[in-house]
Amino acid sequence: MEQLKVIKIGGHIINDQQALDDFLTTFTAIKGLKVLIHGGGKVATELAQKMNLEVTMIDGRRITDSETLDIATMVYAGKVNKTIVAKLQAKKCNAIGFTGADGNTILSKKRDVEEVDFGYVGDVVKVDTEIVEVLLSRKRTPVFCAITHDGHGQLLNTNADTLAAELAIALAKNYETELYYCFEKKGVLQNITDEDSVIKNINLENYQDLKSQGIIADGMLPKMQNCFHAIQNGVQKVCVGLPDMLQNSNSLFTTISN
Ligand SMILES: Nc1ncnc2c1ncn2[C@@H]1O[C@H](COP(=O)(O)OP(=O)(O)O)[C@@H](O)[C@H]1O
Ligand SMILES: CC(=O)N[C@@H](CCC(=O)OP(=O)(O)O)C(=O)O
Repeated sequence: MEQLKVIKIGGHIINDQQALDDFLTTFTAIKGLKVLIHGGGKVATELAQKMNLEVTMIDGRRITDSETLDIATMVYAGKVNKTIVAKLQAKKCNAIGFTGADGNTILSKKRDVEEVDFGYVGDVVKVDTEIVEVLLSRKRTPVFCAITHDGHGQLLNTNADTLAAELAIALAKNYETELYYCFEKKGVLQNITDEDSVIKNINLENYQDLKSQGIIADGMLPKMQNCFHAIQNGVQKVCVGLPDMLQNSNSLFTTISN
């Protein structure tokens, strides 16, 4: 099987022009097959606040009413996705932007209302990798944002970490797939104020301890759940850290194992 790197970048990198440019240079230099998934939560939050819309996140998911869905669609599928594609083209990486609706790639289902009504938030139900595989075979690089669809004409907002894990799991059927979560820290930290306190390996056992001690918290909790989901479902390697981990295997970063 051919090797494939599925790489996700978070909102802090997208919001920092220099960090984004440096990341895209590193991404372009990766030899072999690759897929990029981006978030952009910070940009959407800033725009919502400018428009005096309330922003509520619960368990790492944005409560998405219809106005917030419009903002998410414009920001993720529009500004952020197309900016990244244009910047990649400038670096001679032939990228193509995707929402989950394009090519019916990622079908999702509006989350049922239980304790919380998340609104137009979609949980992934089916991934069709056919178009992605055609593009990869033609040396094109798919770039996914976190907008999906329900198959009945409704766009939905899906957490980008989840989307990356589901896409990696589906692609792992036909490629030796590695999943990298790039964000603004060197990895999962033992002490959030000490940049160098990277935990080199997290498995299900030490994860429980780290969680109960409050060392892993906030946005890192759903990220870890997605990491375990991916490693338990056919993805060969899952790593969390700075984009530097993509080019320098001696750099500090966190690897997730079962
Ligand atoms: N132990 C930890 N190590 C690193 N980050 C942590 C830890 N616990 C909580 N976090 C928080 O998790 C955040 C990453 O989650 P999130 O904001 O969802 O990432 P992304 O920007 O990739 O979407 C970090 O910015 C950090 O504030
Ligand atoms: C449902 C849901 O929460 N969707 C996310 C999608 C963007 C995202 O995940 O962006 P980051 O990776 O930058 O956080 C949101 O709107 O924030």
